[in-house]
Amino acid sequence: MTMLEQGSITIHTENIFPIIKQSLYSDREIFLRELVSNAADAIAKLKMASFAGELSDPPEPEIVITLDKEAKTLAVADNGIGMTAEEVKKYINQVAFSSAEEFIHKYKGKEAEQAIIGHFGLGFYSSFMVSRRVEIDTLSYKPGSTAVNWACDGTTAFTLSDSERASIGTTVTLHIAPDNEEYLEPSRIRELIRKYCDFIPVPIKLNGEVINKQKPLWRTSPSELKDEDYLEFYRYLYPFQEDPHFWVHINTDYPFIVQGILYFPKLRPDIDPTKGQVKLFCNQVFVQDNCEEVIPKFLLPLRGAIDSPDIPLNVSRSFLQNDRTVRRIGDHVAKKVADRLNELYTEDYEKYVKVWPDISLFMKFGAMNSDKFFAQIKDILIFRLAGSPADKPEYLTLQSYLERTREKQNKRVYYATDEAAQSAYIDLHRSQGLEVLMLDSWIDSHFSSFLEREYKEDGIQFKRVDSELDETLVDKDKAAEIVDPVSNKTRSEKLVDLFKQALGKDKLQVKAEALKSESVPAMILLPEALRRLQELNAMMQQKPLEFLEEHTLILNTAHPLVQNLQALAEEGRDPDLVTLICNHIYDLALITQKSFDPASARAFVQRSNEVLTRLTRRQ
Ligand SMILES: Nc1ncnc2c1ncn2[C@@H]1O[C@H](COP(=O)(O)OP(=O)(O)OP(=O)(O)O)[C@@H](O)[C@H]1O
Repeated sequence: MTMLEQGSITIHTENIFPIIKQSLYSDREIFLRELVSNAADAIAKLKMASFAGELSDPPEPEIVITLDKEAKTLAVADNGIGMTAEEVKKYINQVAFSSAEEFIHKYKGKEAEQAIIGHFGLGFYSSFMVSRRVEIDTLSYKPGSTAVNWACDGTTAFTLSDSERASIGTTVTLHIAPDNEEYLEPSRIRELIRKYCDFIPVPIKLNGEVINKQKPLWRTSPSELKDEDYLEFYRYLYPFQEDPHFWVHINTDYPFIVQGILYFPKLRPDIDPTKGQVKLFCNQVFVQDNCEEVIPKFLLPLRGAIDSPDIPLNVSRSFLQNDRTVRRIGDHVAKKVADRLNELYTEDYEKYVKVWPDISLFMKFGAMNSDKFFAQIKDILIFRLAGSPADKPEYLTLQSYLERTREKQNKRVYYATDEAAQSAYIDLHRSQGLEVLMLDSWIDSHFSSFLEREYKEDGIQFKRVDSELDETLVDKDKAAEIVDPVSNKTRSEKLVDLFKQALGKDKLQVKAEALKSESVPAMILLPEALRRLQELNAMMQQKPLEFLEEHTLILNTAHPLVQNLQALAEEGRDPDLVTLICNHIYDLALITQKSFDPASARAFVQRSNEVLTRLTRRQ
């Protein structure tokens, strides 16, 4: 081989290699993505040249990776456009090196891993992260070109000489550095190709076998695809997972290009909606998972892929976050998702209702995170009606709830958080024609406050069924209000006194009301605002929720037990039994609201036995 030229790369930072090696240590593997993308670009360029008539009979495109464990080399060969000696000097010595230098200047001193997404922009240069020496053998498609060999051992010196390469294209050979021998393992290379280059539309071969899928489904026109194609693609991306509910195919090319498929997976209600699963691609090359700067955070529980060449990737994250095009792409993707949800709601309501438990968390989270998204989906947010059968639940939108109950409920939205525990309250409301909505997921306490703020002007208020008694739920019990001339007190007041004395709790409020239902002798009310505040505090301090001391005991004067008890008290025969029963009625009301601590549970059981013993005693 005759040496053509020896030279020195003009860069202004000495020893930039160690800096880059150091700062990108954890992500060295991206070198392969860079080399394969360059190879694919070179193949695309050759195709363009042949379209333009510059070359007849272009070869069948392919990228071949060759591993040689003995020689410790990894070679990436393409049959693309190739480079002339002049082009090598220009593109490799100048472009590649100066962009690496620029990278170092930009990010020196900063946390480089934080600085750029997927380290785009480093290009060919990233090969030095894993190599002690890099060689390029290339032959340009241009008529009359000769093949050249470029070699560099990671200093600023390079050599340029003749090459034996006979066919058009480029081979980049990495002489792998000692602690990087993992990149000589076929399994590791397969893994990396699958991760980064699976959808590059050129066959990538290793040991004679094609190891990439090539066809990204999102590039196919939606009209050509069947449900089974989407499902198969999902199973490929997320193996061993349940099939998704539905999906949205995004295929936009103006004013920016963004393509992709987002799937709505079967979400468990306890899933953390901030953990992302959406893969970001740029021209079919994988960039990263969970790209929060590009895909709005609330869309992250979805799965699938978004591909856009219009996202500037060789910039810092904060730049990306503030970039207008990126924001518009994010908004656009969110709008497509909202459109798909609206379409499902209007065209297949039955399915919408069926998947609602799985998508509701995502939608509520999205509504609270983005005003735009909220505006797009607010009319399709639905709430299950308490009391509707579990196998055929009935749902209402907020609007339809309010319209249906306009006269009776006066913009109040009654809700329950636990259908079983609050059943007495729910039944009381329903028996008087007041509908109750279920808000029973962890996000709902925030979500109801959010809706109150959003609908502030309409004066909509959310009231849990146990927060106060609507006047439609109580009868005006005239008899109870007659003043007894001896004590100067009404019957209600006397009943309240009786309980206050028997229970001896200062903070407890006691009220006597004639409820329009005889189902329970007493119930506990928790003031809405205080209860919410307490829930918030418990959440912020990550403490278990304590039972609110400032609660009210409502005694139902329409219930025979309360009436009998009052008569018994007036007889004055057995004041102990009266006290016992007062405590028992209170505990029975409490039991649906909180779990007892061991001491109260023991007292409750003891008292129950005592009451039963007395009842069965022969006079
Ligand atoms: N396999 C190849 N065949 C032909 N030309 C190549 C090949 N690899 C690199 N080049 C040339 O070298 C240039 C520099 O490559 P490098 O990977 O550093 O940067 P880039 O591809 O331009 O940008 P980036 O990789 O950062 O997106 C390329 O633009 C291309 O002209």
